[in-house]
Amino acid sequence: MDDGSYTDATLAFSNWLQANGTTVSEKIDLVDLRAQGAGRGVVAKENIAEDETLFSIPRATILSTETSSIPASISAEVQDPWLSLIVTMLYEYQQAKDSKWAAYFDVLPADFDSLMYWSEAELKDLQGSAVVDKIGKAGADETFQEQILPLVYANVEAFRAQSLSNEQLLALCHRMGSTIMAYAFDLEPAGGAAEQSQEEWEEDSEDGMGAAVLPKGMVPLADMLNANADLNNAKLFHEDDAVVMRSIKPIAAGEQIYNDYGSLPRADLLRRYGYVTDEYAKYDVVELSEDLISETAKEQLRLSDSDLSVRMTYLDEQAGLDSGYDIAHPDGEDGAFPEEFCVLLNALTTAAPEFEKMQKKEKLPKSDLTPASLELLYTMLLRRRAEYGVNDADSLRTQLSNSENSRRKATALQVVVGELELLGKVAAHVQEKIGSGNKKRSADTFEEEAQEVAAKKAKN
Ligand SMILES: C[S@@+](CC[C@H](N)C(=O)[O-])C[C@H]1O[C@@H](n2cnc3c(N)ncnc32)[C@H](O)[C@@H]1O
Repeated sequence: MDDGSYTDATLAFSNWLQANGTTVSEKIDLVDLRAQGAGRGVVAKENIAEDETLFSIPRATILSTETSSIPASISAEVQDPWLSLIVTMLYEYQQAKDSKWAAYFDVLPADFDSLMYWSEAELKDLQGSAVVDKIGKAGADETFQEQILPLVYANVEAFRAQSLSNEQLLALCHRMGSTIMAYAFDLEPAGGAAEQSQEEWEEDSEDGMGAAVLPKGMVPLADMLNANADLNNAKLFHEDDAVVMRSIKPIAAGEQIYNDYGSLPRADLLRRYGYVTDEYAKYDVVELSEDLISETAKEQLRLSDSDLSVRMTYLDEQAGLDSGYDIAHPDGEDGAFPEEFCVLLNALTTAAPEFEKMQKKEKLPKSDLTPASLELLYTMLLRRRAEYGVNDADSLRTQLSNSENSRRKATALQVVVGELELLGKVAAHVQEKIGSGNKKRSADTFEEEAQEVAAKKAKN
Protein backbone atom coordinates (compact mmCIF):
# COMPACT_ATOMS: atom_id res chain seq x y z
CA MET A 1 0.00 0.00 0.00
CA ASP A 2 1.44 3.41 -0.89
CA ASP A 3 2.12 5.90 1.91
CA GLY A 4 -0.85 8.12 1.00
CA SER A 5 -3.48 5.40 1.19
CA TYR A 6 -1.83 3.91 4.28
CA THR A 7 -2.07 7.25 6.09
CA ASP A 8 -5.61 7.82 4.78
CA ALA A 9 -6.68 4.41 6.12
CA THR A 10 -5.14 5.19 9.54
CA LEU A 11 -6.91 8.55 9.65
CA ALA A 12 -10.25 7.11 8.55
CA PHE A 13 -9.87 4.40 11.22
CA SER A 14 -9.15 6.99 13.94
CA ASN A 15 -12.22 9.00 12.89
CA TRP A 16 -14.29 5.84 12.84
CA LEU A 17 -13.15 4.96 16.38
CA GLN A 18 -14.26 8.36 17.59
CA ALA A 19 -17.60 8.13 15.79
CA ASN A 20 -18.15 4.79 17.49
CA GLY A 21 -17.71 5.92 21.06
CA THR A 22 -14.04 5.14 21.59
CA THR A 23 -12.18 7.57 23.82
CA VAL A 24 -8.47 7.85 23.18
CA SER A 25 -5.95 9.62 25.43
CA GLU A 26 -4.37 12.75 23.93
CA LYS A 27 -1.05 11.28 24.99
CA ILE A 28 -0.94 8.48 22.43
CA ASP A 29 -0.76 8.17 18.66
CA LEU A 30 -1.33 5.41 16.11
CA VAL A 31 1.75 5.53 13.90
CA ASP A 32 3.36 3.96 10.83
CA LEU A 33 6.20 1.64 11.88
CA ARG A 34 6.62 -0.11 8.54
CA ALA A 35 10.21 1.11 8.29
CA GLN A 36 10.93 -1.06 11.37
CA GLY A 37 9.00 -3.98 9.89
CA ALA A 38 6.28 -3.63 12.53
CA GLY A 39 3.26 -2.28 10.59
CA ARG A 40 1.21 0.14 12.64
CA GLY A 41 1.86 0.62 16.33
CA VAL A 42 0.91 2.91 19.19
CA VAL A 43 3.42 5.33 20.74
CA ALA A 44 3.36 7.76 23.65
CA LYS A 45 3.40 11.44 22.62
CA GLU A 46 3.85 12.57 26.22
CA ASN A 47 4.98 10.95 29.45
CA ILE A 48 2.34 8.59 30.80
CA ALA A 49 2.06 7.56 34.44
CA GLU A 50 1.33 4.01 35.61
CA ASP A 51 -2.35 3.01 35.55
CA GLU A 52 -3.51 5.73 33.16
CA THR A 53 -6.31 4.94 30.74
CA LEU A 54 -4.89 4.92 27.21
CA PHE A 55 -8.19 4.23 25.48
CA SER A 56 -11.60 2.81 26.15
CA ILE A 57 -13.66 0.91 23.58
CA PRO A 58 -17.40 0.36 24.01
CA ARG A 59 -18.31 -3.32 23.85
CA ALA A 60 -20.63 -2.54 20.91
CA THR A 61 -17.59 -1.43 18.85
CA ILE A 62 -15.83 -4.79 19.28
CA LEU A 63 -16.38 -7.02 16.26
CA SER A 64 -17.82 -10.28 17.54
CA THR A 65 -20.62 -12.68 16.72
CA GLU A 66 -22.69 -10.91 19.37
CA THR A 67 -22.28 -7.38 17.99
CA SER A 68 -22.31 -8.23 14.27
CA SER A 69 -25.41 -7.83 12.12
CA ILE A 70 -24.97 -11.43 10.90
CA PRO A 71 -28.43 -13.09 11.00
CA ALA A 72 -28.79 -15.23 14.13
CA SER A 73 -30.08 -18.09 11.95
CA ILE A 74 -26.61 -18.24 10.34
CA SER A 75 -24.40 -17.68 13.38
CA ALA A 76 -26.38 -20.24 15.38
CA GLU A 77 -25.07 -22.91 12.99
CA VAL A 78 -21.52 -22.56 14.36
CA GLN A 79 -20.76 -23.17 18.03
CA ASP A 80 -16.98 -23.13 18.15
CA PRO A 81 -15.81 -19.60 19.19
CA TRP A 82 -12.99 -19.66 16.67
CA LEU A 83 -15.09 -20.71 13.67
CA SER A 84 -17.91 -18.47 14.80
CA LEU A 85 -15.67 -15.40 14.58
CA ILE A 86 -14.33 -16.48 11.19
CA VAL A 87 -17.89 -16.75 9.84
CA THR A 88 -18.82 -13.41 11.41
CA MET A 89 -15.79 -11.65 9.96
CA LEU A 90 -16.42 -13.21 6.57
CA TYR A 91 -19.98 -11.90 6.70
CA GLU A 92 -18.99 -8.38 7.75
CA TYR A 93 -16.10 -8.22 5.28
CA GLN A 94 -18.44 -9.16 2.45
CA GLN A 95 -20.81 -6.31 3.38
CA ALA A 96 -17.94 -4.00 2.32
CA LYS A 97 -18.89 -0.32 2.84
CA ASP A 98 -22.21 -1.37 4.39
CA SER A 99 -20.42 -3.00 7.32
CA LYS A 100 -20.13 -1.02 10.55
CA TRP A 101 -16.49 -2.21 10.63
CA ALA A 102 -15.52 -1.22 7.06
CA ALA A 103 -12.93 1.35 8.22
CA TYR A 104 -11.51 -1.24 10.60
CA PHE A 105 -11.10 -3.86 7.86
CA ASP A 106 -9.13 -1.24 5.93
CA VAL A 107 -6.37 -1.28 8.56
CA LEU A 108 -6.32 -5.06 9.03
CA PRO A 109 -3.79 -7.06 6.99
CA ALA A 110 -4.54 -8.78 3.69
CA ASP A 111 -1.17 -10.57 3.60
CA PHE A 112 0.58 -12.52 6.29
CA ASP A 113 4.02 -13.89 7.05
CA SER A 114 2.65 -16.45 9.53
CA LEU A 115 3.67 -20.03 8.66
CA MET A 116 0.29 -20.95 7.18
CA TYR A 117 1.32 -18.77 4.21
CA TRP A 118 4.81 -20.17 3.62
CA SER A 119 5.56 -22.35 0.58
CA GLU A 120 7.09 -25.82 0.92
CA ALA A 121 10.42 -24.36 -0.24
CA GLU A 122 10.30 -21.62 2.40
CA LEU A 123 9.42 -24.13 5.11
CA LYS A 124 12.56 -26.12 4.23
CA ASP A 125 14.55 -23.35 5.92
CA LEU A 126 12.89 -24.44 9.16
CA GLN A 127 14.03 -28.06 8.81
CA GLY A 128 14.29 -29.73 12.19
CA SER A 129 12.04 -27.33 14.08
CA ALA A 130 8.95 -29.08 15.46
CA VAL A 131 6.91 -26.02 14.48
CA VAL A 132 6.70 -27.26 10.87
CA ASP A 133 4.34 -30.04 11.99
CA LYS A 134 2.17 -27.63 13.96
CA ILE A 135 1.00 -25.36 11.16
CA GLY A 136 -2.18 -27.33 10.60
CA LYS A 137 -2.98 -26.09 7.08
CA ALA A 138 -4.57 -29.33 5.93
CA GLY A 139 -6.73 -29.53 9.07
CA ALA A 140 -7.84 -25.93 8.64
CA ASP A 141 -8.68 -26.50 4.96
CA GLU A 142 -10.80 -29.51 5.89
CA THR A 143 -12.62 -27.64 8.67
CA PHE A 144 -13.35 -24.69 6.38
CA GLN A 145 -14.51 -26.95 3.54
CA GLU A 146 -16.76 -29.00 5.79
CA GLN A 147 -18.15 -26.38 8.14
CA ILE A 148 -17.91 -22.89 6.67
CA LEU A 149 -18.23 -23.19 2.90
CA PRO A 150 -21.56 -25.11 2.99
CA LEU A 151 -22.94 -22.44 5.37
CA VAL A 152 -21.88 -19.67 3.00
CA TYR A 153 -23.35 -21.47 -0.03
CA ALA A 154 -26.63 -22.04 1.82
CA ASN A 155 -26.79 -18.28 2.54
CA VAL A 156 -25.03 -16.98 -0.52
CA GLU A 157 -27.07 -13.77 -0.76
CA ALA A 158 -26.60 -12.82 2.88
CA PHE A 159 -22.85 -13.33 2.43
CA ARG A 160 -22.91 -11.49 -0.91
CA ALA A 161 -20.77 -14.36 -2.15
CA GLN A 162 -22.40 -15.04 -5.53
CA SER A 163 -19.26 -14.24 -7.48
CA LEU A 164 -16.78 -15.96 -5.18
CA SER A 165 -15.18 -19.23 -6.28
CA ASN A 166 -14.54 -22.08 -3.87
CA GLU A 167 -10.88 -21.15 -3.91
CA GLN A 168 -11.52 -17.49 -3.16
CA LEU A 169 -13.80 -18.39 -0.29
CA LEU A 170 -11.25 -20.76 1.18
CA ALA A 171 -8.58 -18.05 0.88
CA LEU A 172 -10.90 -15.62 2.70
CA CYS A 173 -11.46 -18.16 5.49
CA HIS A 174 -7.67 -18.41 5.91
CA ARG A 175 -7.32 -14.66 5.83
CA MET A 176 -9.91 -14.23 8.58
CA GLY A 177 -8.48 -17.18 10.54
CA SER A 178 -4.97 -15.75 10.39
CA THR A 179 -6.22 -12.30 11.34
CA ILE A 180 -7.93 -13.79 14.39
CA MET A 181 -4.81 -15.77 15.28
CA ALA A 182 -2.69 -12.61 15.40
CA TYR A 183 -5.27 -9.99 16.44
CA ALA A 184 -8.28 -11.42 18.34
CA PHE A 185 -8.84 -11.35 22.09
CA ASP A 186 -10.76 -13.71 24.32
CA LEU A 187 -13.72 -11.68 25.51
CA GLU A 188 -14.64 -11.88 29.14
CA PRO A 189 -18.36 -11.37 29.66
CA ALA A 190 -19.72 -8.12 31.08
CA GLY A 191 -20.03 -8.48 34.85
CA GLY A 192 -17.28 -11.13 34.81
CA ALA A 193 -13.71 -10.91 36.06
CA ALA A 194 -12.36 -7.37 35.70
CA GLU A 195 -8.98 -8.33 34.31
CA GLN A 196 -8.10 -9.97 31.04
CA SER A 197 -7.23 -13.62 31.13
CA GLN A 198 -3.59 -14.64 31.10
CA GLU A 199 -3.79 -15.76 27.49
CA GLU A 200 -5.39 -12.74 25.95
CA TRP A 201 -4.17 -13.39 22.44
CA GLU A 202 -5.45 -16.22 20.32
CA GLU A 203 -3.89 -19.49 21.38
CA ASP A 204 -4.80 -22.25 19.01
CA SER A 205 -4.10 -23.37 15.50
CA GLU A 206 -6.41 -22.32 12.71
CA ASP A 207 -8.41 -25.52 12.83
CA GLY A 208 -9.75 -24.43 16.19
CA MET A 209 -8.76 -27.66 17.92
CA GLY A 210 -8.82 -27.17 21.66
CA ALA A 211 -10.15 -23.65 21.30
CA ALA A 212 -10.91 -21.83 24.54
CA VAL A 213 -14.53 -21.57 25.64
CA LEU A 214 -14.63 -17.78 25.91
CA PRO A 215 -16.10 -16.03 22.88
CA LYS A 216 -13.57 -14.25 20.71
CA GLY A 217 -13.68 -10.74 19.43
CA MET A 218 -11.69 -8.29 17.37
CA VAL A 219 -10.96 -5.26 19.55
CA PRO A 220 -10.15 -2.29 17.31
CA LEU A 221 -7.14 -0.22 18.39
CA ALA A 222 -6.28 -2.66 21.24
CA ASP A 223 -5.00 -4.90 18.46
CA MET A 224 -2.84 -2.16 16.97
CA LEU A 225 -0.39 -2.57 19.86
CA ASN A 226 2.71 -4.53 18.94
CA ALA A 227 4.24 -6.89 21.48
CA ASN A 228 7.48 -7.11 23.35
CA ALA A 229 8.19 -9.70 26.04
CA ASP A 230 10.52 -7.38 27.97
CA LEU A 231 8.99 -3.97 27.36
CA ASN A 232 5.31 -4.80 27.97
CA ASN A 233 3.82 -1.63 29.43
CA ALA A 234 0.05 -1.87 28.82
CA LYS A 235 -2.77 -4.29 29.47
CA LEU A 236 -6.40 -4.66 28.46
CA PHE A 237 -9.06 -4.72 31.18
CA HIS A 238 -12.58 -6.00 30.57
CA GLU A 239 -15.22 -3.79 32.17
CA ASP A 240 -18.99 -4.06 31.95
CA ASP A 241 -19.64 -1.63 29.08
CA ALA A 242 -16.18 -1.24 27.62
CA VAL A 243 -12.73 -2.74 27.38
CA VAL A 244 -10.02 -0.43 28.61
CA MET A 245 -6.29 -0.33 27.81
CA ARG A 246 -4.22 0.95 30.73
CA SER A 247 -0.55 1.58 31.26
CA ILE A 248 0.97 -0.89 33.71
CA LYS A 249 4.15 1.13 34.22
CA PRO A 250 5.28 4.69 33.50
CA ILE A 251 5.84 5.24 29.76
CA ALA A 252 8.15 7.98 28.53
CA ALA A 253 7.24 10.23 25.57
CA GLY A 254 8.41 8.59 22.33
CA GLU A 255 8.25 5.04 23.67
CA GLN A 256 6.15 2.41 21.94
CA ILE A 257 3.21 0.98 23.85
CA TYR A 258 3.54 -2.77 23.97
CA ASN A 259 1.24 -5.61 24.78
CA ASP A 260 2.52 -9.08 25.62
CA TYR A 261 1.92 -12.28 23.64
CA GLY A 262 2.95 -14.52 26.55
CA SER A 263 5.99 -16.75 26.97
CA LEU A 264 6.16 -17.87 23.35
CA PRO A 265 9.16 -19.61 21.76
CA ARG A 266 10.23 -17.76 18.62
CA ALA A 267 9.01 -20.68 16.48
CA ASP A 268 5.47 -20.10 17.77
CA LEU A 269 5.78 -16.36 17.40
CA LEU A 270 6.59 -17.00 13.75
CA ARG A 271 3.80 -19.54 13.33
CA ARG A 272 1.10 -17.30 14.78
CA TYR A 273 2.32 -13.74 14.24
CA GLY A 274 4.75 -14.01 11.32
CA TYR A 275 7.68 -12.26 12.97
CA VAL A 276 10.41 -12.95 15.52
CA THR A 277 12.43 -10.78 17.87
CA ASP A 278 15.35 -11.66 20.12
CA GLU A 279 13.47 -10.82 23.31
CA TYR A 280 11.60 -14.08 22.91
CA ALA A 281 14.81 -16.17 22.56
CA LYS A 282 14.68 -17.02 26.24
CA TYR A 283 11.42 -18.90 25.65
CA ASP A 284 12.80 -21.05 22.80
CA VAL A 285 12.35 -24.81 23.16
CA VAL A 286 13.33 -27.97 21.29
CA GLU A 287 10.72 -30.69 21.26
CA LEU A 288 11.63 -34.36 21.68
CA SER A 289 8.86 -36.41 20.09
CA GLU A 290 7.46 -39.54 21.65
CA ASP A 291 8.73 -41.46 18.60
CA LEU A 292 12.29 -40.23 19.08
CA ILE A 293 12.12 -41.05 22.79
CA SER A 294 10.77 -44.58 22.14
CA GLU A 295 13.17 -45.38 19.30
CA THR A 296 16.23 -44.18 21.21
CA ALA A 297 15.23 -46.02 24.38
CA LYS A 298 14.58 -49.21 22.44
CA GLU A 299 17.99 -49.20 20.80
CA GLN A 300 20.16 -47.89 23.61
CA LEU A 301 18.57 -49.98 26.35
CA ARG A 302 17.98 -52.99 24.06
CA LEU A 303 14.31 -53.13 24.98
CA SER A 304 12.05 -55.41 22.97
CA ASP A 305 8.93 -53.88 21.40
CA SER A 306 6.80 -55.48 24.08
CA ASP A 307 9.08 -54.31 26.95
CA LEU A 308 8.91 -50.79 25.61
CA SER A 309 5.17 -50.98 25.13
CA VAL A 310 4.64 -52.28 28.71
CA ARG A 311 6.64 -49.38 30.12
CA MET A 312 5.06 -46.72 27.97
CA THR A 313 1.56 -48.02 28.68
CA TYR A 314 2.26 -48.08 32.41
CA LEU A 315 3.58 -44.51 32.30
CA ASP A 316 0.57 -43.41 30.29
CA GLU A 317 -1.84 -44.97 32.81
CA GLN A 318 -0.03 -43.54 35.82
CA ALA A 319 0.95 -40.09 34.64
CA GLY A 320 -0.34 -39.62 31.09
CA LEU A 321 2.14 -39.39 28.22
CA ASP A 322 2.50 -36.40 25.94
CA SER A 323 3.15 -36.62 22.21
CA GLY A 324 6.40 -34.74 22.83
CA TYR A 325 8.37 -32.95 25.55
CA ASP A 326 9.83 -29.46 25.33
CA ILE A 327 13.43 -28.97 26.35
CA ALA A 328 14.02 -25.40 27.50
CA HIS A 329 16.96 -23.19 28.52
CA PRO A 330 18.71 -24.74 31.54
CA ASP A 331 18.90 -21.32 33.24
CA GLY A 332 15.19 -20.61 32.62
CA GLU A 333 12.58 -20.44 35.36
CA ASP A 334 11.60 -24.12 35.17
CA GLY A 335 14.97 -25.60 34.19
CA ALA A 336 15.68 -27.55 31.02
CA PHE A 337 13.53 -30.64 31.45
CA PRO A 338 9.88 -31.03 32.41
CA GLU A 339 9.46 -33.16 35.52
CA GLU A 340 7.21 -35.71 33.79
CA PHE A 341 9.86 -36.19 31.10
CA CYS A 342 12.51 -36.94 33.77
CA VAL A 343 10.14 -39.46 35.37
CA LEU A 344 9.63 -41.06 31.95
CA LEU A 345 13.40 -41.34 31.36
CA ASN A 346 13.96 -42.84 34.79
CA ALA A 347 11.13 -45.33 34.25
CA LEU A 348 12.63 -46.38 30.92
CA THR A 349 16.09 -46.94 32.39
CA THR A 350 14.97 -48.72 35.58
CA ALA A 351 16.18 -52.34 35.61
CA ALA A 352 13.45 -54.90 34.85
CA PRO A 353 13.05 -56.39 38.38
CA GLU A 354 12.77 -52.93 39.95
CA PHE A 355 10.35 -51.82 37.29
CA GLU A 356 8.13 -54.81 38.10
CA LYS A 357 8.24 -53.95 41.80
CA MET A 358 7.29 -50.38 40.95
CA GLN A 359 4.37 -51.60 38.87
CA LYS A 360 3.09 -53.81 41.69
CA LYS A 361 3.15 -50.88 44.10
CA GLU A 362 1.66 -48.60 41.41
CA LYS A 363 4.53 -46.18 41.94
CA LEU A 364 6.61 -43.98 39.68
CA PRO A 365 10.32 -43.22 39.88
CA LYS A 366 11.56 -39.88 41.24
CA SER A 367 12.40 -37.09 38.82
CA ASP A 368 16.14 -36.72 39.61
CA LEU A 369 17.82 -38.05 36.51
CA THR A 370 19.89 -41.21 37.12
CA PRO A 371 23.25 -41.70 35.35
CA ALA A 372 21.61 -44.14 32.90
CA SER A 373 18.87 -41.61 32.16
CA LEU A 374 21.43 -38.88 31.54
CA GLU A 375 23.25 -41.12 29.03
CA LEU A 376 19.96 -41.94 27.33
CA LEU A 377 19.03 -38.29 27.24
CA TYR A 378 22.36 -37.36 25.67
CA THR A 379 21.76 -39.83 22.85
CA MET A 380 18.28 -38.36 22.35
CA LEU A 381 19.81 -34.90 22.06
CA LEU A 382 22.30 -36.17 19.46
CA ARG A 383 19.53 -37.71 17.41
CA ARG A 384 17.38 -34.64 17.75
CA ARG A 385 20.30 -32.52 16.60
CA ALA A 386 20.71 -34.78 13.55
CA GLU A 387 17.11 -34.02 12.51
CA TYR A 388 18.14 -30.44 11.73
CA GLY A 389 20.52 -31.70 9.01
CA VAL A 390 24.21 -31.06 8.61
CA ASN A 391 24.44 -27.28 8.98
CA ASP A 392 25.94 -26.18 12.26
CA ALA A 393 24.79 -23.12 14.16
CA ASP A 394 27.91 -21.17 13.13
CA SER A 395 27.41 -21.62 9.39
CA LEU A 396 23.71 -20.79 9.74
CA ARG A 397 24.61 -17.70 11.73
CA THR A 398 26.85 -16.66 8.83
CA GLN A 399 23.94 -17.17 6.43
CA LEU A 400 21.81 -15.09 8.77
CA SER A 401 24.06 -12.10 8.31
CA ASN A 402 23.52 -12.17 4.54
CA SER A 403 21.59 -9.00 3.77
CA GLU A 404 20.16 -10.61 0.60
CA ASN A 405 17.97 -12.94 2.68
CA SER A 406 14.24 -12.53 2.27
CA ARG A 407 12.39 -11.57 5.46
CA ARG A 408 11.01 -15.12 5.74
CA LYS A 409 14.42 -16.76 5.28
CA ALA A 410 15.96 -14.46 7.89
CA THR A 411 13.25 -15.29 10.43
CA ALA A 412 13.52 -19.04 9.73
CA LEU A 413 17.29 -18.89 10.26
CA GLN A 414 16.80 -17.05 13.55
CA VAL A 415 14.46 -19.78 14.76
CA VAL A 416 16.71 -22.66 13.70
CA VAL A 417 19.93 -21.05 15.00
CA GLY A 418 18.14 -20.42 18.30
CA GLU A 419 17.04 -24.04 18.60
CA LEU A 420 20.51 -25.37 17.68
CA GLU A 421 22.16 -23.09 20.22
CA LEU A 422 19.70 -24.30 22.81
CA LEU A 423 20.40 -27.94 21.98
CA GLY A 424 24.16 -27.36 22.28
CA LYS A 425 23.68 -25.64 25.62
CA VAL A 426 21.45 -28.41 26.95
CA ALA A 427 23.89 -31.09 25.71
CA ALA A 428 26.74 -29.35 27.58
CA HIS A 429 24.53 -29.18 30.67
CA VAL A 430 23.82 -32.92 30.46
CA GLN A 431 27.45 -33.74 29.77
CA GLU A 432 28.45 -31.76 32.85
CA LYS A 433 26.01 -33.78 34.95
CA ILE A 434 27.31 -37.03 33.49
CA GLY A 435 30.83 -35.93 34.46
CA SER A 436 34.15 -36.68 32.81
CA GLY A 437 35.82 -40.05 32.88
CA ASN A 438 32.63 -41.82 31.94
CA LYS A 439 31.73 -43.37 28.62
CA LYS A 440 34.26 -42.64 25.84
CA ARG A 441 32.52 -40.59 23.16
CA SER A 442 33.03 -41.21 19.43
CA ALA A 443 33.78 -37.54 18.71
CA ASP A 444 35.19 -34.58 20.60
CA THR A 445 32.16 -32.34 20.46
CA PHE A 446 28.39 -32.67 20.54
CA GLU A 447 28.21 -31.13 17.05
CA GLU A 448 30.70 -33.62 15.57
CA GLU A 449 29.01 -36.57 17.18
CA ALA A 450 25.63 -35.36 15.94
CA GLN A 451 27.08 -35.07 12.41
CA GLU A 452 28.10 -38.74 12.68
CA VAL A 453 24.57 -39.66 13.73
CA ALA A 454 23.16 -37.61 10.82
CA ALA A 455 25.55 -39.27 8.34
CA LYS A 456 24.65 -42.75 9.63
CA LYS A 457 20.96 -41.94 9.39
CA ALA A 458 21.38 -40.65 5.81
CA LYS A 459 23.13 -43.93 4.85
CA ASN A 460 20.34 -46.17 6.23
C1 LIG B 1 -1.95 -7.42 17.03
S1 LIG B 1 -1.15 -6.97 15.59
C2 LIG B 1 -0.33 -5.48 16.01
C3 LIG B 1 -0.58 -4.39 14.97
C4 LIG B 1 0.17 -4.55 13.69
N1 LIG B 1 1.50 -4.00 13.78
C5 LIG B 1 -0.55 -3.90 12.51
O1 LIG B 1 0.00 -3.04 11.87
O2 LIG B 1 -1.68 -4.30 12.24
C6 LIG B 1 0.05 -8.24 15.54
C7 LIG B 1 1.00 -8.16 14.38
O3 LIG B 1 1.87 -7.07 14.53
C8 LIG B 1 3.21 -7.39 14.14
N2 LIG B 1 4.04 -7.23 15.34
C9 LIG B 1 3.67 -7.26 16.62
N3 LIG B 1 4.70 -7.01 17.43
C10 LIG B 1 5.76 -6.82 16.66
C11 LIG B 1 7.14 -6.52 16.91
N4 LIG B 1 7.61 -6.37 18.16
N5 LIG B 1 7.96 -6.39 15.85
C12 LIG B 1 7.51 -6.54 14.59
N6 LIG B 1 6.21 -6.81 14.29
C13 LIG B 1 5.36 -6.95 15.30
C14 LIG B 1 3.16 -8.81 13.64
O4 LIG B 1 2.99 -8.77 12.24
C15 LIG B 1 1.91 -9.38 14.29
O5 LIG B 1 1.33 -10.41 13.56
